Amino acid sequence: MAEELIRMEKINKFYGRIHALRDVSLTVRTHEVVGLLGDNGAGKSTLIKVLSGAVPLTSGDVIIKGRKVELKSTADAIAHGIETIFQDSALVPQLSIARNLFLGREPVKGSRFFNRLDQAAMNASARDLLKRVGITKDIPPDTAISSLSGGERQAVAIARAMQFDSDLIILDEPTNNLGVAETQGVLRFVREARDTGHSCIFIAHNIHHVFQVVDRIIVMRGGRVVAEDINPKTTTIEQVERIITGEEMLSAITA
Ligand SMILES: Nc1ncnc2c1ncn2[C@@H]1O[C@H](COP(=O)(O)OP(=O)(O)OP(=O)(O)O)[C@@H](O)[C@H]1O
Repeated sequence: MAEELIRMEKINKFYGRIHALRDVSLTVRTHEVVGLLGDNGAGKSTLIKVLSGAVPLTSGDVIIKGRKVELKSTADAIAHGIETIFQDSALVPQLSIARNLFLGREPVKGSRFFNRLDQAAMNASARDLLKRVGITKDIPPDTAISSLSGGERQAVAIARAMQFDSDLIILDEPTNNLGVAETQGVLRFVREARDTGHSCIFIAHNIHHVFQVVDRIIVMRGGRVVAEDINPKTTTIEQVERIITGEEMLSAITA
């Protein structure tokens, strides 16, 4: 069995009086893609925001590779190997692919006082990365993000997460608003991420996309994890839909 990468223990999150996460405990192992499902308001985004350091938890523990950590900012999460690709994926449309890949972490050359961006190094790494995430079309790294398709943008966002060798890549609705071919591209990148040693948490409203790519499904409802070990190979989409809505209890389905 793969090792435990991240464990969340009894996480609670209040937004004022709203109890968004209720004693949430879950584990993500190394080299696994976990699908996180739940209806609107179930708490998925809040959970992801806690794990990516974007919102503070109210109580509970986050344990990464056996050590308890505090995630006070997204920089903390990144330092602990957690990279999140949000729905809007936070790319800067006016900047080039290469600049977006290195945003805030650009390689520089020259002396301490006269350093400037190492454009050639960025372009060379960008070419490699684009190939790694399956963009075989020859797109020059200095192409602006604004001229890419939705799927290509997601690919760039994923490439950014992969290049820093994050242990965990969180994808929040990566296939939203994408066409069929672009969606297949994103799913391929997720498989590639796992094959190159990363773990992923994949959130999508489209349960069919989730089923195509995940090793395990976690379902949330009303701020709680109601199923943590659903095996997509032995469970039907209809059964998972019934767990999401609360019509079917977990006890009937085990991994
Ligand atoms: N910033 C906030 N302030 C107050 N309440 C919030 C805030 N963000 C989320 N909530 C509430 O917390 C609960 C969980 O919301 P969350 O966005 O985590 O659910 P979700 O499962 O991601 O839903 P969706 O699929 O619609 O994005 C909801 O009741 C929501 O209204």
